[in-house]
Amino acid sequence: MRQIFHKMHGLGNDFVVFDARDAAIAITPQRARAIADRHFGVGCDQLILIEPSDVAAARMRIWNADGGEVESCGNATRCAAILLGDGTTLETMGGILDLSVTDGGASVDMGAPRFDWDAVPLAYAMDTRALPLAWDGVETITPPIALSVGNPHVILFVPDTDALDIEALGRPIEHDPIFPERVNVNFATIESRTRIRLRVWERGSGATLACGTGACATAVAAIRSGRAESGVTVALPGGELVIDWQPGGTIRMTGPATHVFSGELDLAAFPA
Ligand SMILES: N[C@@H](CCC[C@H](N)C(=O)O)C(=O)O
Repeated sequence: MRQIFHKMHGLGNDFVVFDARDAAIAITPQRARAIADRHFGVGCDQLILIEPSDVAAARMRIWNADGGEVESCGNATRCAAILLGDGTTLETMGGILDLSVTDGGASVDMGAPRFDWDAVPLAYAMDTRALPLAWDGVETITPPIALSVGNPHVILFVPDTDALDIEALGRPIEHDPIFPERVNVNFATIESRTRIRLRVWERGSGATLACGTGACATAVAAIRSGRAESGVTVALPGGELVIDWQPGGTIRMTGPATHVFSGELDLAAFPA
């Protein structure tokens, strides 16, 4: 059962992308995990399946490297834009997104952020603008902030994100029972009103070179709390994204997307 796939990335956050618009492709959590394995599979942070949709030009499904299916992926959305073409829409579990192709990448309307505790979700009611929580080893300049951009995020504004060992800090926060669906953990440093440095520990994939939804969530948290303004550049280890958001509106994310190569794999070699 030979199957064509595309290896793509957004700022080094890498994907194995299957286009199943013409013929169905069976992806299970076990199969996604096996293909994502960097030693025994193809290797990627997320596996992406593009399928037909009744409500948009296509539907995108996303599996993390651990095999968990999730709602949203900003970097993969830009990759889908360059595959599908300019001016299309994409159905995701996180909402229906508008895609535009730009020179070298894409600009995407990622929808409106949600701030209610049960939309993140958190385990019980609390003010998501200032969580009464702290984790060992992370000194923050403000209380942690939680929000959903289709998927769950916590944002920790820290004095210097590059000084942190996020490999050690990320996992316990991701798995804290306060986040019943686990969480993507953003370690952010505000450099100016228009520039934020960010490193992300992703739920189900660990530390990645970039997280598009993390950049959106962090920019929204910074703008909403008066620390940054719309049009903010978010600098991640893999490169930069520009995030536009006005309170009450939807989030626009603009940045690169790259098709690296197309290949063929034997799907039957991976557990169904
Ligand atoms: N890399 C992504 C986010 C992928 C999903 C995330 N790990 C989750 O579990 O919600 C991005 O670019 O947004």
